[in-house]
Amino acid sequence: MDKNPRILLAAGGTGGHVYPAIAIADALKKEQAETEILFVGTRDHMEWQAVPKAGYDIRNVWISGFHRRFTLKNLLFPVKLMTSIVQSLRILSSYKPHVVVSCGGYVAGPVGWVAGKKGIPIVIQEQNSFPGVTNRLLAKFATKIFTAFKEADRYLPEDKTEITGNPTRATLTGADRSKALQSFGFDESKPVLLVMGGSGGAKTINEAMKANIEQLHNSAGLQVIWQCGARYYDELSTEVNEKELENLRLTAFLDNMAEAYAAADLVISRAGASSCSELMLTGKPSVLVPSPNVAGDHQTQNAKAMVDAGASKLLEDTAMKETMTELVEQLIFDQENLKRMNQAALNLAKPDAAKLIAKEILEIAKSKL
Ligand SMILES: CC(=O)N[C@H]1[C@@H](OP(=O)(O)OP(=O)(O)OC[C@H]2O[C@@H](n3ccc(=O)[nH]c3=O)[C@H](O)[C@@H]2O)O[C@H](CO)[C@@H](O)[C@@H]1O
Repeated sequence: MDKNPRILLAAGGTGGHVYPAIAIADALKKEQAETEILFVGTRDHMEWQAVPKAGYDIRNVWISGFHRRFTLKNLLFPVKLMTSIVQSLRILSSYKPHVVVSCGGYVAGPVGWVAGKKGIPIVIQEQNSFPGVTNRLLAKFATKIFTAFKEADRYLPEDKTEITGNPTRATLTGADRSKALQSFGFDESKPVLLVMGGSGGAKTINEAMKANIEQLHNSAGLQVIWQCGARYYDELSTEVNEKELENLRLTAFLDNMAEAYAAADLVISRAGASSCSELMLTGKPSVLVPSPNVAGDHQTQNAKAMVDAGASKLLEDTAMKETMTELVEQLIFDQENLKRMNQAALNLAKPDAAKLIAKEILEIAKSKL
């Protein structure tokens, strides 16, 4: 008989799927240190770096998404799918997990499907108000589904679903503000604006920033952390560095999110599910710019609760370039309002989400030991 629970986590593609899975893994270890954990992801996506960095092993499955528009890449899809199913079968047969956890992303599809066919309990964690296609397909196999938004429940079997909020990494809170400012080479006298485009960066946010950065930096006197995404970094850094803005930190990706949040007085962000949950957790006043290019317009839904509660302002993608400087100046120098937004964000936070989910996963695993 097995002594230790073995949990397999499948999550891939973007930070929005991978970081909640890492948060669950950390919480599982915290609840029961001897829990064994393995991740499944794809070699060419960010999980391949992020998961080992967090201290966990990861195995590769070759899947990728099916493109809705016509492209020759789709010809490979059936081959990739079959290969992924064989790879998933091998991983599940050798690792023998007691529970498989899907945090979404294409990679969770074949792994979850094979687990379902083998009768291995499946737990789903769905981050968004409009569930992703993989989690919707896997829902019928699931023992339990954890969501963050009540709107998601409409698309999922009600009897299995529980709203816990999104699991967030415990390491994101508690960083010291002075040390954080120092780590960016900033001083205490000027406000800090953090701009994030989600784990991959956002083209229109970058374009709006390019048009507004001199005004924000020189006229408003702000210190700015601008996370632009790996695919935009080379071009932007050449263009922006020529402007010689000494209090601008342009970066492809922030490995030190805890410090970035601690340093920031105001955050401009895409409304990806984890970004929203982290803004609540850290109590950061924010301007949310939902991506217009996501399924079911789910980022606008993600943003809604925060905007309604007064934690965030909504800024439309198309209006950003013209209006952002005025809005930022209005918000960042108004201490009283920042405090109100901070409290409103904290009131929405669900800091125990990862712990609650981990406890239930371990309960399900226990019945299989
Ligand atoms: C364009 C797109 O399809 N976006 C989706 C993707 O967003 P995306 O991958 O951007 O995900 P989220 O906004 O949910 O989370 C981003 C995560 O990456 C981390 N981070 C981000 C930037 C950085 O420099 N460093 C860093 O560590 C954040 O701390 C956070 O943990 O998945 C989300 C969750 O399913 C969805 O809600 C989004 O709609």
